[in-house]
Amino acid sequence: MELSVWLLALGAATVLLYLVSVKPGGRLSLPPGPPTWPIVGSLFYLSSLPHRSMETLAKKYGPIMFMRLGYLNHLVVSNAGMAREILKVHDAEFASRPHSTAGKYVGFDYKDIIFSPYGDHWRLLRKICTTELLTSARLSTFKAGRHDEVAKMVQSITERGRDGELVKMRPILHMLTSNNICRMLFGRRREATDNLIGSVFDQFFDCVSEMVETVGKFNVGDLIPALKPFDLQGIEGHMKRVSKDMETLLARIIREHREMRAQRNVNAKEDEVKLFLDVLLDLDEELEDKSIMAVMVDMLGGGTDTSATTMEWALSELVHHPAIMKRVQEELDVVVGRDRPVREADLPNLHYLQAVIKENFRLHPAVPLTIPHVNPTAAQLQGYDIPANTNVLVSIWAVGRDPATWENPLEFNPDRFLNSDRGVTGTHYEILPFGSGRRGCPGMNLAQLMVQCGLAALLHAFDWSPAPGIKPEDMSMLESFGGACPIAEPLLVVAKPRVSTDVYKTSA
Ligand code: HEM
Repeated sequence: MELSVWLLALGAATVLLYLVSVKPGGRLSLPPGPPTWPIVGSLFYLSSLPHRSMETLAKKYGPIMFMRLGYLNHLVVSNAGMAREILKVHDAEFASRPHSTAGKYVGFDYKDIIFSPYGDHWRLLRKICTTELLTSARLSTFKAGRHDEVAKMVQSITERGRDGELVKMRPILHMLTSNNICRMLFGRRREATDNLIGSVFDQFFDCVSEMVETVGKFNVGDLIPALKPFDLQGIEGHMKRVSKDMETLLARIIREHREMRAQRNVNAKEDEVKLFLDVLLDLDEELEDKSIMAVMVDMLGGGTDTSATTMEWALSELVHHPAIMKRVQEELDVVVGRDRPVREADLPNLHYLQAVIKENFRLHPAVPLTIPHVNPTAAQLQGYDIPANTNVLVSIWAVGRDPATWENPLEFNPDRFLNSDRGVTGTHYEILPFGSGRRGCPGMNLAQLMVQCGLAALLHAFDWSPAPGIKPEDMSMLESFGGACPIAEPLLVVAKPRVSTDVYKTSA
């Protein structure tokens, strides 16, 4: 049932209790926030785009806002100063994660990184990520694979866009990011058919996408425990089913990989690129299979939709602003020329492209509200009491659009980054697409490589225009919520080649 329908029904039942509306904190000095109703709290104030509703509420109640959603206390922070308080000054106090249906099923009972509470297990996984899996050195061993994937993407667009056919970009971009991550995890492409597990990957990715979609939603069963058994939105049932399917598939992938390793050991080569799965299996004394599975799901779920959505938004903005697109292409012509493909080594020289990507992250963060943080013990913030176990959301969305920081915040204007040292890696709290601090995104370097190189090649290889009959300025730039906050109307475009087809040739 639609969230709004059952909320209305519940509202009718609770209206009688309005007169006894409770003040959530008793004598505590809580930050300001919208009125709280019995049972539902302030859920009525959230639309189908909760990040926008919260931004509007923050304009009224301020950058540190307290709201009860169902029975759970929530703190929403909406400007750079408050984001810094949570993610830097009080980072350790707010570094845990709340219990949630997603943590139970998507995180394989909190065995993953994303949903794991702050503690030894999370520390171990995070260390594996930052010192083994996602280091610059490890990422550079997969560079040739990333170049190959970009070339394959260009070829696929050339084929699909022949004779001016419209190209739907979302599945293509999703294929790029998932192929990249699959190559690093398992050493094979998502699209590969000539391998042991073949078609299993497609089922697997259907599961990943479904999971990402449900994780982004507010699950009423988590907010109002009395309603949990009814699973009114069907989220819990769905997650349970998908998680079971994924476990079966991942168990098979791990088993087959172990068998391959056993054979490979006979004539192992020292210089072989070490896959993420090999790194994880080498640690199997420290990590049980469930944790290995959970980490793989985090990488696929956390890294594919987010990066693909970011590229779809950036390309949409450039089709919407043809003069900006032309400027990026002029830069590419100077730095790369038209006789060879874009390489990752070119990226540091593509200053205007970098500015475009930062501006895109500012306006269209793939994760508009951080994954909820939680404080296991009561805390004090700016003179306010924050009760223990409050879900804390940093509104990455509102921070990036704060008029106190950004001039004309709704305007897409990459120039604002040209002579500025503001970056997106979490040290400048005015723009936080990857969060910051202990729980900041460990995949940020990989995401930047995929997004920057992918977008550079798209603009180098093609001229882009909207579907015939649609003017660039008439394109809808609204988003939808859930998962990675994509553009609501998937990008459908004309791609006209601007380099010879030989330039992005691949080995296979
Ligand atoms: C454009 C792409 C991406 C964006 C915008 C993004 C954004 C984020 C954000 C905002 C968070 C939450 C920060 C918080 O809760 O405070 C996060 C967490 C995380 N991301 Fe990413 N991410 C991206 C790509 C990736 C990639 C490529 C990977 C791995 C391959 C990845 C893995 C993770 C993991 C494991 C966490 C959980 C960290 C923890 O809880 O300790 N992400 N990401």
